[in-house]
Amino acid sequence: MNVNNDVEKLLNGEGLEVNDEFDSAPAEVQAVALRKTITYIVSAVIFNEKNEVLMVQEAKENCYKQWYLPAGRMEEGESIVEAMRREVKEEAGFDCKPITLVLVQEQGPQWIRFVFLAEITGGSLKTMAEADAESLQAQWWDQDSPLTLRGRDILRLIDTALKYRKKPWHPVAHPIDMCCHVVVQRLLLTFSSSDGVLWLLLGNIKDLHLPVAVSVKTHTVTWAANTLVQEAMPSSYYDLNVNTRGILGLQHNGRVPGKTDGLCFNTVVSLEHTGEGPHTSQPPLIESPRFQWYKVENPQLRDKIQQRITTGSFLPVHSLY
Ligand SMILES: C[C@@](O)(CCOP(=O)(O)OP(=O)(O)O)CC(=O)O
Ligand SMILES: [Mg+2]
Repeated sequence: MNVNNDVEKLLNGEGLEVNDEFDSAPAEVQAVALRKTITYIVSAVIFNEKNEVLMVQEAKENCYKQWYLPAGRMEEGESIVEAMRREVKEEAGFDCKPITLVLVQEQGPQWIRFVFLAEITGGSLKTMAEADAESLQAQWWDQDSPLTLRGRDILRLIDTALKYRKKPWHPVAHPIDMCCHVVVQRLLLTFSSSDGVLWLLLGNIKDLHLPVAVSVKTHTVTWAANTLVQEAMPSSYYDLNVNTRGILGLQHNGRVPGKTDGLCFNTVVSLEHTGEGPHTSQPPLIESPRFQWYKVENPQLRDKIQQRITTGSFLPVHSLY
């Protein structure tokens, strides 16, 4: 394994195969099964030329006639983009294509929402005459006129998409079609010492690799990085900030229900000492034979990683509680 090549791939939004060996996972890691042990939600923010956002009126009994973004639960065998396009077509009448993912949200390790900024490629606005179980109708909303919303949670999604549309702050991100059977993070876990040296945490099972943190029942995705750091450097853990900066890429296939329903977030996490003093010039002591620090000697690669962290140029991942 060539560390620099793998890091370059992640920085370019490419994927890496997920090893069978996990750096931090219970002995028996179960494959996730869509709609049984994991729920994926897709949602699309679509604007028209007047900056109005596409909304759908719900037909479900528990939110009847309330308005929401086109959204819904992924179905078995779908890719993330196929699910998003299906929900927009069913609920709003339009064909669309993704421009980019703009936000990933998680609520515990068993609910993850993928939010796209998308654009129309065909079809027509669903009218009341076409009302069915998927939705009553769709309309363009100027975000000022009163609308009874199914949930105010979508305001943050619309705001994020609007901000990205005005000033993109991360590269366009599309799901990478690669198989995974569990929900994991491939970590680009960095430590910048006070003398400007950049270190990466590597797993060293079989061969050197960027570590994989598995999200298990009790931990959210973002918490998985904490559990890995706790395992690698327990004595320093409480003197460190484990800062999940965001996603470089998201790997999912979904074609084989029960076997490829998992996903891998390629995530940048930075470690910072909470205190000060001479110890901050060195990375925290590794206390597990499964990990080691890797010094980034290549100045271009070091600067590329540090620049992404400084500018926050990542697809955001938010944990909802
Ligand atoms: C975040 C959601 O509101 C997403 C929308 O889910 P729907 O209830 O619309 O699902 P479908 O029937 O598949 O369209 C649900 C939730 O998990 O809170
Ligand atoms: Mg829906």
